Amino acid sequence: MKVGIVGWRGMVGSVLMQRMQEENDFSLGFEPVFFSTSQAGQAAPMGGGTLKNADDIAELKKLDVILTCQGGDYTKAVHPELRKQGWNGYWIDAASTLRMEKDAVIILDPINRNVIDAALQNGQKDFIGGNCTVSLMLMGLGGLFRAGLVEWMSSMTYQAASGAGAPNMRELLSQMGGLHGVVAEELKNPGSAILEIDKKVTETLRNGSLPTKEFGFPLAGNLLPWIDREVEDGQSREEWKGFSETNKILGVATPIPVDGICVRVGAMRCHSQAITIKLNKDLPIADIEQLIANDNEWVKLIPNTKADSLAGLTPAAVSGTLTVPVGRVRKMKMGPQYVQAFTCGDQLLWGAAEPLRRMLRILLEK
Ligand SMILES: NC(=O)C1=CN([C@@H]2O[C@H](COP(=O)(O)OP(=O)(O)OC[C@H]3O[C@@H](n4cnc5c(N)ncnc54)[C@H](OP(=O)(O)O)[C@@H]3O)[C@@H](O)[C@H]2O)C=CC1
Ligand SMILES: N[C@@H](CC(=O)OP(=O)(O)O)C(=O)O
Repeated sequence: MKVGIVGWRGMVGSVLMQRMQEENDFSLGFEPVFFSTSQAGQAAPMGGGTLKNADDIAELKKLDVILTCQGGDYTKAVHPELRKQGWNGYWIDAASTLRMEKDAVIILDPINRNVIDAALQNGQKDFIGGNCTVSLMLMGLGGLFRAGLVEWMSSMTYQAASGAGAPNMRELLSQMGGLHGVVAEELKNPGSAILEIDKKVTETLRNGSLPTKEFGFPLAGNLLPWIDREVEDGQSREEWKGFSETNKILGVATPIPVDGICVRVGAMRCHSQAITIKLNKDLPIADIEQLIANDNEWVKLIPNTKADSLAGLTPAAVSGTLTVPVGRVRKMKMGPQYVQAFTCGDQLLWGAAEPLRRMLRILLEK
């Protein structure tokens, strides 16, 4: 098999490459061909010859599989042209462009391997990674969906800067530095007045002096209660994906309501979510915990104690790992069928690169 890899040097692509090397995917007997939209002719990684032009349809048509993390604009430009010219290979993609297309499958194999296998049987060729927030929620709470227990779910998110892109991560850190800078002298003096410090910080958040080219607003010392563009019903597009993608991934006949508010916070690369679930029956909390904990090898149930939650259920604990902790699980005051949970996960791993890497493996092992 000839596998074209596009977008390998971007942030998601670099995580993908790192994971493929860690898991020895390159020794599975396929021929990798590396592409770039801007560096064609330069050296490819891993001694893979020279980079080919990622816009060269004739070159792309020679491939059995194209795996792309190049972004939605690339997908929009290249995928229809390839299909129009009769290319019948597998397209594996991180971008959202094709997700809701009828013939595309949203891939998250620990949760929907049955949907993926059925699509392969059916001759489908477009396999698209899901939205990071949705994928991480399902990796954590897949056990409750699999058991058919979820009547509805509300997810209130705390999404990291990385979801907006690498320049946004840099901007967040620059803003943090900027805020620190305006009060650095006062902070050296333990006797300085905290309200004076706060006043200077608030002025700085408002006076336009912090870098905001990427986010449009300060994120450091702040939060942004809107992600992506406005869609219908007062929802953001990120919130809209919660319902539409969750149900497509699960392949359920009757859609399960999923809704909530998506918020950007000053974390680097882990998205967190506070979840409210209405179960369709009253189940003891121990059974609920077992269903969550036993669903897949990456989910980790965190006991609902202060010490365990603060040690294991945070972006700082999870960043750079495939573990998806779920904690704060308890029955809510609303009634015995209402359960709360909190989950956190690395949005560049399960949220972006990992499902793509695993889909390639599924194809190679077919
Ligand atoms: N960021 C995220 O959290 C998620 C992103 N995605 C999808 O993945 C796509 C790619 O995202 P992301 O990886 O963040 O994008 P990046 O901006 O990091 O990389 C995209 C491309 O930019 C080009 N590029 C230009 N300058 C540089 C540079 N200095 N370093 C590295 N690459 C550079 C590269 O292409 P070239 O070699 O052709 O110049 C690269 O493949 C998104 O558009 C989205 O569709 C999906 C889920 C989550
Ligand atoms: N929109 C997500 C990141 C992302 O890339 O999502 P999607 O793959 O659905 O476009 C965020 O901002 O955190």
